[in-house]
Amino acid sequence: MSTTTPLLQIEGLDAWYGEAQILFGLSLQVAAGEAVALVGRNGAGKSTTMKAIIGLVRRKARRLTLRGADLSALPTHAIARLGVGYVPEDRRIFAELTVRENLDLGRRPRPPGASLPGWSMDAVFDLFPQLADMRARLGGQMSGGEQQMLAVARALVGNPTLLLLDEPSEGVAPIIVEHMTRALVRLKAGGLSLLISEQSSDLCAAICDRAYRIEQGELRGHGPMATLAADVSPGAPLSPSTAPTL
Ligand SMILES: Nc1ncnc2c1ncn2[C@@H]1O[C@H](COP(=O)(O)OP(=O)(O)OP(=O)(O)O)[C@@H](O)[C@H]1O
Repeated sequence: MSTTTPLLQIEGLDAWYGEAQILFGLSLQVAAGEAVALVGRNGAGKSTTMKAIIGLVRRKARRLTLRGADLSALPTHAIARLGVGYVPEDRRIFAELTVRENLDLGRRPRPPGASLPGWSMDAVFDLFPQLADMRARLGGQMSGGEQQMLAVARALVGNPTLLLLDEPSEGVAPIIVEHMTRALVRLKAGGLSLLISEQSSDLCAAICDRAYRIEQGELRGHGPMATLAADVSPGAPLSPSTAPTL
């Protein structure tokens, strides 16, 4: 890969649930080490974009590549093996398993050619000390915010190069949002690339360099996070600096 090739490159992405088309020609990029936000109101298509990247919905794109490798024909597990981690909106924590067992299920070898160091259990517990104190607790006995930290930790032990986070602060207590924000700042500083979907831009404003705004399955703007955060109200007109240029 040339040093100028973005880590994740998407051009002309369409996606469907059954016969219903949800995404229309979306184009976006995430560079290595960059944190990028997907903003937009409820139902805009943010979750579907993440599912399309990881191969959980039917999709078609002119280009859908990770480090130049085509993802479009690969199944989800192969995309994960190439280094894409995914934390879904509903977290999918196993209620009957302990924190430690949930983490064990997420373990995956480092992807081929990975430049980031691998994650040990100690490293994730250092990042989320709250989880270290509850490693024997059942997933079903955790609060929504604790489950969210566990979901991020479980994605990390899969050793991703790019982490997709779907609404990480939704339904989470403010104190946990603070922990999560600090953890994500550390992850970014460590070189992990992040694509974060959020309806509200508070968490993203603290972490993300750039943002894309989606409305009704279409890209309606992109630019520096500060610009989009100020312009994120639904239906707000786009300034020329935030108009799509991809
Ligand atoms: N499994 C599904 N089957 C059919 N339509 C779906 C399904 N999931 C989502 N949709 C529809 O796709 C559109 C985009 O939804 P999506 O979940 O991607 O939006 P979002 O921007 O992530 O919003 P939210 O914050 O509500 O998750 C919405 O119209 C939604 O109703």
